[in-house]
Parts: sequence; structure tokens; C-alpha cells
Amino acid sequence: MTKDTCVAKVIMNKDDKIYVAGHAGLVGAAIVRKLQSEGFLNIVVRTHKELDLTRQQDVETFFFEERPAFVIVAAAKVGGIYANNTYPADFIGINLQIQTNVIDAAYRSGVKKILFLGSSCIYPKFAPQPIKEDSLLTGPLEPTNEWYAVAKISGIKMCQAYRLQYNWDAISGMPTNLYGPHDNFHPENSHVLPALIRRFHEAKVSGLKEVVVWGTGSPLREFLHVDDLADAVLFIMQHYSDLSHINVGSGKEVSIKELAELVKEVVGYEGCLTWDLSKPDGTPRKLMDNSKLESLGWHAKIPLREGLIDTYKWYVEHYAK
Ligand SMILES: NC(=O)C1=CN([C@@H]2O[C@H](COP(=O)(O)OP(=O)(O)OC[C@H]3O[C@@H](n4cnc5c(N)ncnc54)[C@H](OP(=O)(O)O)[C@@H]3O)[C@@H](O)[C@H]2O)C=CC1
Ligand SMILES: C[C@H]1O[C@H](OP(=O)(O)OP(=O)(O)OC[C@H]2O[C@@H](n3cnc4c(=O)[nH]c(N)nc43)[C@H](O)[C@@H]2O)[C@@H](O)[C@@H](O)C1=O
Repeated sequence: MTKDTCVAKVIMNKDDKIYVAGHAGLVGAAIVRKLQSEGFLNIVVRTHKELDLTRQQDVETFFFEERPAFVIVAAAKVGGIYANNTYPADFIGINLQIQTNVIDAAYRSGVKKILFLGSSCIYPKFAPQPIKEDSLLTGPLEPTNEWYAVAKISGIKMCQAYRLQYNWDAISGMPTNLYGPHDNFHPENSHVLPALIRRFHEAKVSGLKEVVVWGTGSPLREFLHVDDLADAVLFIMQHYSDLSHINVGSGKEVSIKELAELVKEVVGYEGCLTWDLSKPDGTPRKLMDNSKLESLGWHAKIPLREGLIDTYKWYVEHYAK
């Protein structure tokens, strides 16, 4: 890899125009909340309906009309293990289109700095744990999410290429598994944490004696509350500028069995758990090494139990019948 040619450190001022792509989703909504709470009020957003980011010409028109100074890319086709495994064409195709259109139009319209968000699934299935940033492209990917991972790796590489060729401040952050308000609670297509909140809640309300959880329960996952992620995103925008992507995690992992027991307790479900072994486990473990971000002074704050209580409360207020 050639050395980083971008030495400029651009800081976001309170009145700078910031475009948060994907503001209606789990991550984008948390970033907007965080920016607003810190006094960044010149935020530009578009719903999916108003601006389909897969449409190159529309994306270009938007950027040249709005001319944001900073961009955070939290728009993507996102889903849990089942969705990734079932819709590989969507996960590679839509994500490549969104990120390519946004990154390129942002550069050409004069954006000062862009943060592209990927995911910890970019790393090899059997990467040494905890996973350092330089494990990227050192081994085969987890098959259930390789299409999504290839798109996300392309996003990192695109930021690096634009940085190298144009001396442009394009950076990438790799969050671990996230959860919180505005998550997707779809029974099949969501991630494990919101899926279990919904399943346990519905079982409690309808008096079911048993709840089915997917896989063996043995995989380990690192969870980060989305408000911590949003805090990290602002920190990274203001303090980080480098060719390499940067991991964003909590540093704490739990097994899916432990997670299921915790969700059961928080929801207050009193029946029992059974395991559907026909469902894939996915990668056995993906704990990230967050020392690069921590050495800059950022640390996660929200413990899993506290974050789960907060998320269940949000679910009951917004979703539960
Ligand atoms: N959730 C997680 O556990 C993790 C997420 N991430 C990353 O964070 C980012 C955001 O994820 P998350 O908030 O969970 O996902 P969500 O699905 O909650 O939000 C994504 C947003 O992008 C929008 N979007 C999707 N396609 C388009 C499109 N073609 N044009 C315009 N908008 C579009 C969605 O709108 P609509 O719903 O209307 O389609 C939605 O508002 C992603 O890059 C993801 O990889 C990283 C690690 C873990
Ligand atoms: C963020 C991340 O998200 C995905 O990877 P994943 O970490 O495997 O995510 P997951 O939350 O879907 O599953 C975690 C574990 O939990 C188990 N599990 C149990 N019961 C349910 C259940 O009811 N739903 C789901 N989804 N999983 C369940 C499931 O079998 C697996 O062992 C990728 O899309 C990847 O691309 C990505 O970036």
C-alpha cells in the first residue's frame, strides 16, 4: 500500500452542512440525534422515497444542488444472517450502487470529508481474535454474508483509492453488530437482537410455552448500542483521518445463548427456549480489536443489559400491539 497522501484534517463546524445518508434507519437516526444534540443543526436528509441512492443521475443532481460539506454514509441494504443468505444479489448489487454513487458524487461536488460505514463481516471467517484492521483480505469470508462483505470491502477500497488519487479526506468505519431504537424488528430479515425482542415479547403476550432460537447458540457476537456508535461517528469525523479503516466496537462479546437468556429476562418471558439447528450459525466469533479507536480516546459506554432495556422500551412504545 502506498503511503497516505491526505494530511489535511478537516473539522466539522456547527454551521457546516452535513448530509446523513440513510437517516431513517437504525444508524442514521442515531447519528442525526447525536449531531443535533451537539448543536450541528445544518443537517440535510432525504428519505429513500425522495432520493433512491441507486439512481446515479438523481444522486449527482442532489449533491450538486445541495453541496453538503460533510457526508456520513449510513444508507445501505442491511439485514441479518437469513436476509444476507437469501438475497445475495440485492446485498452485493444495491450496496455497490449506493456507495459508488454517493462516494463519487460527493467527491465531484466538493464534499470536504466523507465517512463510509461498513461492518465487521468484512473480515475473514477465521481471522485471529480480536480482529485487527489489518486482517482485511487475509482469508476467505463467512459464506452467509460474503456478497454484502464484498460490497463493503469495495466501499473501503473506493475511499482509499479516492484518497490516494485525489488527496481527498475519505475514511471508513467498521462497526460491530449494532442494536437500539429504530432497529428492524422483522421476524426473519432482522438481526438476532431485535428478532429475539419481538419473538419473546409476542410469546409473552400470547402465552406461548416455547420460543425457537436459531442455530446452536454457541456463536459469539460483540454488540454495541447505536447511541455509542453515533458518538463514535462524531468522534471519528472530528479526530480521525487515515487511509486505513477503523474498527468501532464495545470490546465485549456474548454467546447467542447468553444473549437469548438476557433478552428473555429483560422482556419478562417465562417459557422455555428451543434451538432450530437447521438455521445457520454464521461466523463462530467476530470480536474486533478496538485499540486503534480507543488509543485516540474513544470508549463505548452503554452496557448490554442497559441498552437492551432501552431498546425493549422503544419497541413496546413503537411496535408492540
Ligand atoms: N445494523 C447493524 O447491526 C450494523 C449496521 N452497520 C452499517 O450501518 C449502516 C446502516 O445500517 P442500519 O442503520 O442498521 O440499516 P437500516 O436498514 O436500519 O437503515 C438503512 C437506511 O438506508 C436506506 N436505504 C436503503 N436503500 C436505499 C436506497 N436505495 N436509497 C436511499 N436510501 C436507502 C433505508 O431506507 P428504507 O428502509 O426505506 O429502504 C434505511 O433508512 C450500513 O452501512 C450497515 O452496513 C454496520 C454494522 C452492523
Ligand atoms: C451485522 C452482521 O449481521 C449478520 O451477521 P450475524 O452477526 O451472523 O447476524 P445475525 O444477527 O443475523 O445473527 C447472529 C447469530 O444469531 C443467531 N440467531 C438466533 N436466533 C436468530 C434470529 O431469530 N434471527 C437472527 N437474525 N439470528 C438469530 C444466528 O443464527 C447467528 O448465529 C450479517 O448479515 C452480516 O452481514 C453483518 O454485518
